[in-house]
Amino acid sequence: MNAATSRSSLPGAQRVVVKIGSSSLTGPDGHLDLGALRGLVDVLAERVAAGGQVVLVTSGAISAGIGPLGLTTRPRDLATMQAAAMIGQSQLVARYTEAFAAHGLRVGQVLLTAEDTVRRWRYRNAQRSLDRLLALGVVPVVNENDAVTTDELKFGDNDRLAALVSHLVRADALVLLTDVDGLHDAPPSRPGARRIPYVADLAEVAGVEVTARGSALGTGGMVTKLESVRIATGAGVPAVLTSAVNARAALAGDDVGTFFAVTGRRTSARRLWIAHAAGSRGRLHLDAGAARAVLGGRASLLPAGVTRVEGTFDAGDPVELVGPDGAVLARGLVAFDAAELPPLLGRSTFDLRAELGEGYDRVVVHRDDLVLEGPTGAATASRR
Ligand SMILES: Nc1ncnc2c1ncn2[C@@H]1O[C@H](COP(=O)(O)OP(=O)(O)O)[C@@H](O)[C@H]1O
Ligand SMILES: N[C@@H](CCC(=O)OP(=O)(O)O)C(=O)O
Repeated sequence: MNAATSRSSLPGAQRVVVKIGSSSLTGPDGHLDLGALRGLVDVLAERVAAGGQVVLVTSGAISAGIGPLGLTTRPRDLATMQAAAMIGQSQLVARYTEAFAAHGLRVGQVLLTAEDTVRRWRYRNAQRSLDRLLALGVVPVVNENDAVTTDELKFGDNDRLAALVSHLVRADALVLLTDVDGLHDAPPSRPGARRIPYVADLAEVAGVEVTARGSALGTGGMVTKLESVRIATGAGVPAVLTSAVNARAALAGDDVGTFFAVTGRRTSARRLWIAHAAGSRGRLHLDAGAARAVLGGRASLLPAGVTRVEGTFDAGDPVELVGPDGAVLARGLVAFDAAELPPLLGRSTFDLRAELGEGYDRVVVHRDDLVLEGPTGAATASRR
């Protein structure tokens, strides 16, 4: 086994992304569980002291706002969720700052939105600032910017965000910490459910029953964790899924939780993020010729091959490319606003340039901004 296919890669992994879920950080009273938070920080600080770099992706903003707001359950409406997140996020970062300071370490808060991941300059910017933080010896503490995100354009779950961040920072491993010790062969509440220690390829566990509803505080249950694992391992980052109390053992490469071996090689960040980062803002319907050209993998999409446009999007937004039979063929970043496109459809770039001038002869989706839909719906399946 090479390093990325066995747990032996973990003790020496130089740069590790560790994600902790709300269920592991929040007590039954809806307040932060400081013991759990400090326990995790102790483990991460040890790693940094040993020369490693750690990026912490932490959930818990919304759940940590429940108690202070006088609520008893996780809010469901967007405005209250945002309010809870605003209260909870500042508490979270204050507590992490204190806990890491006890080890002589500084933290930097990084709040990302899905928009940061689909706009070229924004994700390059995120990459640069995270690299710089790490180079300065600071521990980035990452969460989704729940205070400003809306339902339409939201990661929604930090499992997927953590996988994208692990690719963004070129991590050597991703550790997902939750309230169960790994993937089980049935939901762990079921008597007799057993831990699966090693997964060489997610296809092996395709038949395992997993639920999307997790704990009362978490989001997405095991389903989003496996999506996260699919993104990470498919892009060359091995992953471990275990309970928060096993964080130290997991990083040491001990036999806890589930280890997921890499299945693919690192792809360009841009393509991975187009495929997985955000929901689409609209759809472009293609004629048969354009569908064939796009599926061939080397062509950009020209106005001549687009028959219809759905949705309201701006240039740079992610859209789905749909074939004549209605199947989604690819996702891509569109180069025009939705309102600009109708008069251009079906027209050759030569005509468009002659009639409308330079600027209107550009491609609708450049091939570098285009990711084909995988056989299992890989480009879009990660939306809940
Ligand atoms: N096959 C399975 N193996 C392990 N856990 C599972 C499985 N199916 C569902 N789960 C549930 O997933 C939950 C973890 O998800 P979640 O509550 O979203 O956690 P977090 O807050 O850590 O993100 C566990 O509490 C467990 O009940
Ligand atoms: N950004 C949200 C996290 C949502 C989420 O994914 O929660 P979890 O399933 O506990 O990882 C928060 O901080 O509350």
